[in-house]
Amino acid sequence: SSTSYSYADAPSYRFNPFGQSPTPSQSPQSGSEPSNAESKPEVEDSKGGFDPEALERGAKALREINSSPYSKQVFEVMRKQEQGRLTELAAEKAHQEAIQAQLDIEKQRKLAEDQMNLVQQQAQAKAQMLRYEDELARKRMQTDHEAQRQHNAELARMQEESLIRKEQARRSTEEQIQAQQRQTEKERAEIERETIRVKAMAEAEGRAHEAKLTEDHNKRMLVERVNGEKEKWLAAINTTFGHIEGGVRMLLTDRSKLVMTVGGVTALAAGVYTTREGARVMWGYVNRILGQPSLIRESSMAKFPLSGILTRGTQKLRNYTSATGKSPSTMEEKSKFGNIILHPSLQRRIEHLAKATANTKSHEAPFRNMLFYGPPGTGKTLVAREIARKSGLDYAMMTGGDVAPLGAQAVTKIHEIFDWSKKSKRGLLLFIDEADAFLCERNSTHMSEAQRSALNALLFRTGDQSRDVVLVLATNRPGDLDSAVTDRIDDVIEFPLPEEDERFKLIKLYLHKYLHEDDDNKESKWNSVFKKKTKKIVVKDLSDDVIREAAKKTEGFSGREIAKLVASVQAAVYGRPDCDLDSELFMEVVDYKVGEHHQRIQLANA
Ligand SMILES: Nc1ncnc2c1ncn2[C@@H]1O[C@H](COP(=O)(O)OP(=O)(O)OP(=O)(O)O)[C@@H](O)[C@H]1O
Repeated sequence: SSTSYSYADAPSYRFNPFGQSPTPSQSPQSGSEPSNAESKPEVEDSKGGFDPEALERGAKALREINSSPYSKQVFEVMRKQEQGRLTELAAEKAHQEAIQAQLDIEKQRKLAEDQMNLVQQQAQAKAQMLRYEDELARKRMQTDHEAQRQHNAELARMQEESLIRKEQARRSTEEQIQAQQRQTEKERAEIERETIRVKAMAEAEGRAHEAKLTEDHNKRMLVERVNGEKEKWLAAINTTFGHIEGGVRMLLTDRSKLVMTVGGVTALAAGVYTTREGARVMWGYVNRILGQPSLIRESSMAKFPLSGILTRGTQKLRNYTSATGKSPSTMEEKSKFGNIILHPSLQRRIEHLAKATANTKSHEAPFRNMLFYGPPGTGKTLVAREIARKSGLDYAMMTGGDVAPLGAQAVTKIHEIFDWSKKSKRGLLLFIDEADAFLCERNSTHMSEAQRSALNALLFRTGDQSRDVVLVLATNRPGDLDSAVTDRIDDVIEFPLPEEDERFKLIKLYLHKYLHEDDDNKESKWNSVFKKKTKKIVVKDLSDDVIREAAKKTEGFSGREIAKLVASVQAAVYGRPDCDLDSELFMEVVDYKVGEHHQRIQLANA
């Protein structure tokens, strides 16, 4: 069975589709042939790569196989071997592919990681960039903010400087205006004085001329009359002288009669002269002791004691009748500053001051001096009078403008006022209107020596707190007052221009006063004296709305201007034949007055 061919012995040939030399699988049982065949190819390779022996052996083996009864099995084995090898190759390939896929995945993962790293780095770089930009923006903003702040501070500083400059310019302009006004007033006063002097001279000349003419005429008449009567008189004189001659002769002859006649005539002349001069001196003395100082323009105190008793009696009687005869509402109104319209807060303050002044007197404490200031016509004088009335004090009013013309006498007159004030048992409210006219700064160049002395006299008399005199000063220019004067003031009260509500009340008050009260008074007077009926003013459709509109339009009007406006309304009504007042006429007058008011302001500002 050396010819039998087992699968293990069969030479293993691998299928080689590319024509490469087959590599027979070596087995330890394959004998020496394969080993020879193995060593030979190396020789053959060195000869040119072709080994014909192997081919021969292969052919021989094929022949043997073909001739073998197991050829089929051999081929089957070979096919299976080939299939196994192919499967191995496929497995190998799949393995390689799996490895490749693994490598690919690894590569992809690495790539993704790299990308992720890159993205992270980019994000970090971006974040860093953003942070940097943010930092830069913040720094820029801080710089801008600082610059803006400096700019604002610079602006504020410039505005402040500009305001200061403006204020200085305003002050200097005001001072110039005031100086000009003073100059103008002085010039006007001089012109007025000159005009009065010229007028007086002209009048005197006229009067002299007239007197001369009259005198000439009279002279002529007299001469004629004298000539006419001369004869008559001559005759009478002759007769009289005849009698006198007789009498004188009798006197001269009788000595005692002569002495008596001369003595009687002398005594008569001396009596007449003494009586006249004595009466003059006495009157001056009485007036000085008892009378009212000449600087006082208005006072509740009577000029002489007797008339004071009479006035007080009449006043008491009037109060009694008013208290018993009048309705409670009228009395209530009186106690509430009925005819003075003020802002409620100001009214409360005034009432409080009046009460405090009254209580001060009853407790015999020193009085408090007051300063009222505000635009003209806002009720300062009215309120001062009302405070005196309410507090139960006497009241005296003087005006600062009266002091300067007194010259050197001013000091005496000021002292006279304070001496006279002591006569009041109730205490005196001394109201000095236009106080700035004589109580202005002492170092003012426009102040005369006499005025300065008068101011010093007043300061001397008001140096201590007084139990007799309440000093109430009113001025439109409180800034002009001397600091020593303002130092003596305890309460400073501003009287502003009335607001819309107050204007409304003022218009109503004066409408009532001028259109109704006046009418009633006139009616009764006419009726009682002439028994004649006058036409009454009839008010038609003058509603509160119309009055309110007028109050709105009269912004900037003082109380005095409103009073005058209503007086103009009254005049306009009297200009009508029917004496009817309707809203149309009323608004017409209001518009006209408002225009006039604005014109006046423009003129004052020009
Ligand atoms: N508050 C007011 N209520 C009622 N009437 C007023 C008021 N204010 C002014 N008047 C009217 O104006 C007139 C002038 O008022 P008053 O003399 O009190 O003003 P003033 O402030 O003293 O003015 P001036 O500063 O010019 O002396 C008064 O007679 C009155 O008719």
